[in-house]
Parts: sequence; C-alpha cells; structure tokens
Amino acid sequence: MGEEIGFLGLGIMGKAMAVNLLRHGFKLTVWNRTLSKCDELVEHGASVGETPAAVVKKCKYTIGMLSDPAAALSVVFDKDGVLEHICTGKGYIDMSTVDADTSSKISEAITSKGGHFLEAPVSGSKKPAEDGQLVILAAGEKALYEEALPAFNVMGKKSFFLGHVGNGARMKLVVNMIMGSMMNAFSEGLELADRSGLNPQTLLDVLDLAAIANPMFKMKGPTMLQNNYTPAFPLKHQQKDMRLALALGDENAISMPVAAAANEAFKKARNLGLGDLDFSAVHQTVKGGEL
Ligand SMILES: NC(=O)C1=CN([C@@H]2O[C@H](COP(=O)(O)OP(=O)(O)OC[C@H]3O[C@@H](n4cnc5c(N)ncnc54)[C@H](OP(=O)(O)O)[C@@H]3O)[C@@H](O)[C@H]2O)C=CC1
Ligand SMILES: O=CCCC(=O)O
Repeated sequence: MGEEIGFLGLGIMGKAMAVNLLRHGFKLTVWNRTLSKCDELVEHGASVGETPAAVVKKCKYTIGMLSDPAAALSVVFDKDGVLEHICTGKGYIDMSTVDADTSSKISEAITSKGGHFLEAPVSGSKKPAEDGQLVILAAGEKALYEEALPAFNVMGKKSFFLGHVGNGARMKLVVNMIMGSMMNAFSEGLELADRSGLNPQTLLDVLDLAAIANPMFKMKGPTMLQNNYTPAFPLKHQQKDMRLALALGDENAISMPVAAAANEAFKKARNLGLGDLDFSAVHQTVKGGEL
C-alpha cells in the first residue's frame, strides 16, 4: 500500500501501532534503540533500518514514538539521527508525548532542512493501539497531516488537527493531567471503601452506573483490586506527563493543587520502585502495603 513509512521506537505503544499498520497492508521500515526489538516486527513483514537516519533516507515520512523529551530530541539531533537525512519532500511525525518546547525545537530543525513536521501525540493505551482505536492529536504542517491520514485512520478512531505546533502537545498534557488526577482519586476511593468495611467490588459496580462512570475506572478497577499492575501505560511516563503539565500550568499562572498532589503521589510511587509498572500502581501509595 503506497510508499514505505518509517517507524522509530518499538516500546509498548510503538510496537502495537506498527503491528497494526503492517496488518493493514502498510509497508514499514522500523528502528528501535534496542535493535533486537525489531525482530518481532520483521516477522510481521517490516524491514529494519540500522539507524534513524537510514530509516528517514528510505521513507517518504517517518513516525517517532519515543519515551520522553530527551529520547525524542536524541533520535532527531544525535549522530545518525533523523536530521541527517531529512530534506525537501520528506516528513517527520512525532507521536511521543512531549512538551510544546521540545516539539517546537524538533519542528524548527526539520523545517530548516526543508522537511515537513507534524506532532501527533495520542490518547489511548496499549489495547486501543493494537485495535486502531487511538485518538490522534495532531498539529503542524497540514499537508503532512493529510498525507498521513490513511495511516492515522488505521491507528486511530478519530484524528484532530489542532493548528500550529505545540497545540497537540498541550492538548495531550491537559488530557493526561486530568487522567492522572482521576487515577489518584480513584485509588483513594478504592482504599477508603475497603478500610471502612465496604466491598470495593460493589464500589466498582456503583461507580459504573453513576454519572462518573468512565472506561478507565471500568478497565483498571478489577486489576487494581488484584494488585495487578502489568504495564499498559508505565507509571514513569504518567509522572513525566504530570511534570510537563504542571510546567504548562506554571507558564500560564494556573493554580493546579489537585494535579500537584497527584504528581507527588506518582513521584512517591517511582521512589518505591514502581515506575515500570502500570500507572494504576499509584494505588500502592495509598495502600502502603507490600506488592
Ligand atoms: N503506554 C501508553 O499507554 C501510552 C504512552 N504514550 C506515550 O507514548 C510514548 C511511548 O510510550 P510507551 O511505548 O508506553 O513507552 P515504552 O517505555 O514502552 O517505550 C519507549 C520507547 O522509547 C525508546 N527510547 C527511550 N529512550 C530512548 C533514547 N534515549 N533514544 C532512543 N530511543 C529511546 C525505547 O527504546 P528501548 O526499547 O531501546 O528502550 C522504546 O522504544 C511516551 O511518550 C508515552 O508517554 C501515549 C499514549 C499512551
Ligand atoms: O498517555 C497515555 C494515555 C493512556 C490512555 O489514554 O489510556
């Protein structure tokens, strides 16, 4: 189907998104810092590039799905990075969750070499990525957005084009700031129900019928009651998003005491060694128990 697309970063999300694209007939050349993680993608029909630069050289446009701002910058600016082969007619789409400044730095570097840039962070986790049910929050070059729409339509159930670079990053951080705060309130509620003699499972049933019912409580509640925190969205990334959202709050002089308290809980969870578990493991900071 069409030209080859590049894909950099095969973590939980990148792997799921890339496999989904391959299943839908897209041709992909992939790269991951730990190159062995490319093997599974090769089994699904992908080619491998030895470096980000090699991938960009081969592909009309390349997608990045990296852990954080440092990783997103490194893949573009370091030796053998995206910048080495980006040029007129080629595009780079960063789907990582980063702050607007990081995205702007990448955008300026890419466009100064004649390339096109789009930021396109996503809402939705591992399962929606596998099922092509993400929500894509794009901003930047409209022409690249339109070129990538066939791939976005496979990866996501809805794509938003939000205007200039930075708006996608900001939208994503606002969404995840709300989500992180909700997860903390939910954890406290589960523990409060349990310790005050209520059945937490009954609380889940009540919540599911109430005005505050939502897919996150429905999906995470049962596993949290089993102390099962198999990572879909790693807690260290949720804490990164709270930190970046709070910085956005600082810039705009928005008082965000609820988000600040949630960030403290995620920091505490990281300090307890829970950073690689699912973000719902913040529950353990309320329980105070052994995993
Ligand atoms: N998981 C989720 O539910 C969601 C995550 N996100 C966002 O998507 C992004 C990816 O998340 P996720 O897949 O869960 O994260 P993972 O931690 O599973 O994967 C991170 C990826 O980044 C790579 N990486 C990390 N540091 C570097 C570096 N310095 N140079 C090059 N590559 C690097 C890793 O490579 P290696 O394999 O070598 O370590 C890996 O491919 C994050 O920004 C996250 O916030 C957005 C929506 C949902
Ligand atoms: O950034 C991660 C978001 C996870 C989700 O939307 O379920």
